[in-house]
Amino acid sequence: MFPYERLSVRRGPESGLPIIVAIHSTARGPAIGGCRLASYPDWRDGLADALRLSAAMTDKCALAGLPHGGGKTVVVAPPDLSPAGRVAAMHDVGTTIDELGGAYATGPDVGTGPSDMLLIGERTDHVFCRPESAGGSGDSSPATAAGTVAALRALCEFRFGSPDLSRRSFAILGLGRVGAQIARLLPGSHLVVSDIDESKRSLIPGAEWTSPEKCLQADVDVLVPAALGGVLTPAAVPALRCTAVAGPANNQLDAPATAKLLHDRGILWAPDAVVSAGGIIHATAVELRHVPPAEALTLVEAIGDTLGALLRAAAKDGIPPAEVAHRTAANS
Ligand SMILES: NC(=O)c1ccc[n+]([C@@H]2O[C@H](COP(=O)([O-])OP(=O)(O)OC[C@H]3O[C@@H](n4cnc5c(N)ncnc54)[C@H](O)[C@@H]3O)[C@@H](O)[C@H]2O)c1
Repeated sequence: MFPYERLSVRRGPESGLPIIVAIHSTARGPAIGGCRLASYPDWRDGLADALRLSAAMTDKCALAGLPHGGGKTVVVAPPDLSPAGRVAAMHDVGTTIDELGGAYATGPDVGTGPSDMLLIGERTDHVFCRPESAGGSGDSSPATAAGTVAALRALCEFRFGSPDLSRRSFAILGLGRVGAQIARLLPGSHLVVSDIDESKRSLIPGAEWTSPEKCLQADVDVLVPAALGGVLTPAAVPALRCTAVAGPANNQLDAPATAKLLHDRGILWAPDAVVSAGGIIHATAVELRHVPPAEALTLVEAIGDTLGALLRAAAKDGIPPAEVAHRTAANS
């Protein structure tokens, strides 16, 4: 069976770029999921990304208890996209989403931010995280970082017997909008950090800078993937030296079976669908249900309770947390 409800792949009429919108499910409610603007070797790689990421969004919404399904937008862009090309691409995204009649709304993802949402909003109302000055809830990354830190507390309490993060060491792979904020929310912890962008080297004073490869293999309590997905592979798992993995990057596993490899090595992996939900929990609460931002932050911090319950259920059954997450998402 074709597992997606709807797939739109078109050459953007204004930008000429491939504009891909995948709706995985609207069974729980309208689909939501960010807009990724990235370069790919081939547009089909962007399509594969949109399909995988939209399915992951369905799990993410279900695990967070949100009345939404999963969707995703991918714009396949050249690395040297001009400012005018970007405006045209965002307008194409807005037009494409508007034609879906409310079945899907987008927000920021890798390569896009609130100013892009403003451009999308010139063509459709189905967009989250426009700047606060334009009536949106603004950048989603602070809430995603706060949710990740709540998850790290729950994970450390479960694994090390204390939620006190200042007693732990972390390797943060990716110092983008989310990764840098996570690092700043971990004062006192021993931090190893990395990014492919060398200009991030001095971003976190006091942290130990290393290469992405060494960061992945750092001898720390917790590895925090905060760059792109697919970092946990059958080749990477044997070289890991961390005790646990929990981070905001979407789709960290190259394939579902890699969760079992981590489990067999005794490395506790917190499913990214739970850890990374802070941004959508916050944006949907503030923009759709008009929850005051401070209250929305309490909802984001409940990610810790969700993850703690999931880790305990997995331990009780002796199975990887990913299996419990998948089962829970499928049954909700
Ligand atoms: N922004 C959000 O609210 C949000 C919400 C949920 C999930 N996520 C996920 O979290 C991750 C980070 O998101 P972001 O908004 O911070 O993106 P971002 O684009 O701001 O940051 C990504 C960072 O990763 C770095 N990077 C890319 N490839 C790398 C590699 N191979 N090794 C090391 N560093 C690398 C980039 O240079 C950049 O600094 C993504 O996977 C995203 O899908 C983000």
